[in-house]
Amino acid sequence: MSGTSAALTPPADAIRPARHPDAPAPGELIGAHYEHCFGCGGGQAHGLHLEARAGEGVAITAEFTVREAHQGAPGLAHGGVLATALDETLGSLNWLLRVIAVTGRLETDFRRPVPVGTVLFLEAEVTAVAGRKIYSTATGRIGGPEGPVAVRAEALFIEVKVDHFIENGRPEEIRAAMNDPDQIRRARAFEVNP
Ligand SMILES: CCCCCCCC(=O)SCCNC(=O)CCNC(=O)[C@H](O)C(C)(C)COP(=O)(O)OP(=O)(O)OC[C@H]1O[C@@H](n2cnc3c(N)ncnc32)[C@H](O)[C@@H]1OP(=O)(O)O
Repeated sequence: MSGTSAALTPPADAIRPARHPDAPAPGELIGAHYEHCFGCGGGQAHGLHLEARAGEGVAITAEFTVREAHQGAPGLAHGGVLATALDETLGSLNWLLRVIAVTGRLETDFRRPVPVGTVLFLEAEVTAVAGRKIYSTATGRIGGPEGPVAVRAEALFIEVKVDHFIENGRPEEIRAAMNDPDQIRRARAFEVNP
């Protein structure tokens, strides 16, 4: 049994999402947007190290392997970690729209337990856009990309300006990211279109 709240139903004037002409090609690895991101960064020892690839249209696929550090109950993935994997995959859709957006609302269904060692095969797509509001959906399957759905989510992302990060992030990390001599990494840390 699952249901979606009214807040995640696009308004009547919502439009179909458009893939940006400079979006990564289908099959292309998106790569971490920030080394210290808990979802995708290589610099987080216990992070998810989620790897996302551009799909067709405004869709993404991703894989996440559940490790011991991700347990909730013995031998099973923590639900919050699974929600993080969904959130990160949904966030990667930003690269196909080429807009900066943050999660406003994330509704999650947990359908099957996910044991440690499992590879979660994720898919996400943008379903509608209404002004700054981006509506999207994601599933996570186990046993293979066509396996049974273990988790799913509906989300609303809100487009923001880069100032959202600069004004709200802790100054130490903002400074470090802005002073990164690698221009691409510097831009990606704030999810700007490099
Ligand atoms: C590769 C990328 C990976 C990314 C990692 C995964 C993504 C993340 O985890 S991002 C981190 C988690 N998210 C956050 O920290 C966001 C915190 N929230 C905020 O900063 C603000 O609430 C923010 C920016 C979302 C919206 O604030 P603001 O810019 O003032 O806009 P606001 O006017 O409140 O809302 C804009 C519209 O969205 C709607 N809205 C905002 N939040 C919600 C919500 N939770 N539910 C429903 N609707 C919402 C508003 O009702 C409004 O709608 P309308 O235009 O029809 O009136």
